[in-house]
Amino acid sequence: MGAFAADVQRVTVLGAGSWGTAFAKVLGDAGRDVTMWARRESVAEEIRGQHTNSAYLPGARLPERVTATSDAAAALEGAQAVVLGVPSQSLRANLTGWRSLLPREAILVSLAKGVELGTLKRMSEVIAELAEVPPEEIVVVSGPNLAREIAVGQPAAAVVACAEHDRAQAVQRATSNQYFRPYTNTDVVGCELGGACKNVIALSCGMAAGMGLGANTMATLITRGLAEMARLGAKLGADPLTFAGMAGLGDLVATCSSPLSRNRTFGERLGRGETLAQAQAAAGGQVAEGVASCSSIRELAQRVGADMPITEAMHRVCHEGLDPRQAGAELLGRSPKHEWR
Ligand SMILES: NC(=O)c1ccc[n+]([C@@H]2O[C@H](COP(=O)([O-])OP(=O)(O)OC[C@H]3O[C@@H](n4cnc5c(N)ncnc54)[C@H](O)[C@@H]3O)[C@@H](O)[C@H]2O)c1
Ligand SMILES: O=P(O)(O)OC[C@H](O)CO
Repeated sequence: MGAFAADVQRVTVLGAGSWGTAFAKVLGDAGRDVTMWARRESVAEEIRGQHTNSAYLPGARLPERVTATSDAAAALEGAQAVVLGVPSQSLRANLTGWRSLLPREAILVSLAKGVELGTLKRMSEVIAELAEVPPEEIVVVSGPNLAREIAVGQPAAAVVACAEHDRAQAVQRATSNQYFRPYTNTDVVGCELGGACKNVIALSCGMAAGMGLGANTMATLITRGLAEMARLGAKLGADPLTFAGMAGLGDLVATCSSPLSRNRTFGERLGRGETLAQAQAAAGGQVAEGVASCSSIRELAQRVGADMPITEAMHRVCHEGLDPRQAGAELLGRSPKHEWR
């Protein structure tokens, strides 16, 4: 029997945004006792008192066993698992404030999908560094999990990845319920790269949609996006099969095709001719992670020698002012090549 044969019962979710809140509901509906940390006391108070989070998930009702506080120390006391549900580029700053409060034996779980600007670290690497624990102990949850669908109990699957399989299984048990089906995986690198890269590909699909392009273009971007993320994964030691799973193809299809995706929506605005500033203003504080990750993933790809033309194009559109139409023309104008070599 593994070290985590016993069930995780008390879970803390740090971050009461869209996914942190929906994930707390998943845990609560799986019979776990959940305390959320919210940055704003008003959000914590609403979750405690009314079991709703109208700012992030209007229409969703949280189970009675989910409560919230804006006091991180109180939220973390006695936690057997700590779920990090803040955006990827702010994870380091947030965790720096929380690291001394983390219960020593708690399983650390990452929900964030991104690659850190500057360090080019995956989120589990950032967590391991700040929490001073081996990276093999960090658990990553990824997959086609649009928060608004999960929050109203629509069926979905996910992947729970950890190098130490018994930790992944403990989180799998803690999140399995009648509408959420998590699979385990030990390929953390592949799962994290899939989650980060699909945001960038969703930007490109949104741009195509904004330009009025149809299903063939979407399928092309999804398929070639999958090819380039798998190339990056191969250079970084990921299992190629992971990209055919929930954290790869699964999340690509959901994010690239759903109007609920912030990344796709952001890209759509750029494709319709809005500037980056206009698209950012329209997002109203919601983070499209692909806008930062296209730069960090591009840099990571350059470092390891992986060809990622769609990611390169998204970086140039988002940060160098390249017109989305010109980006499309340049992608189509690349020299002819074999599909895989
Ligand atoms: N929303 C989804 O459907 C979804 C699904 C799966 C994974 N994710 C991933 O989960 C992570 C969190 O996403 P989310 O959708 O919950 O984000 P969100 O913007 O809805 O919420 C972010 C939360 O983090 C808090 N926060 C703390 N410091 C912050 C800072 N400096 N800047 C911004 N917010 C800060 C906010 O107060 C809020 O509670 C992201 O990495 C995202 O890619 C999101
Ligand atoms: O809204 P997005 O684009 O950040 O995507 C949300 C999730 O990652 C989908 O799985």
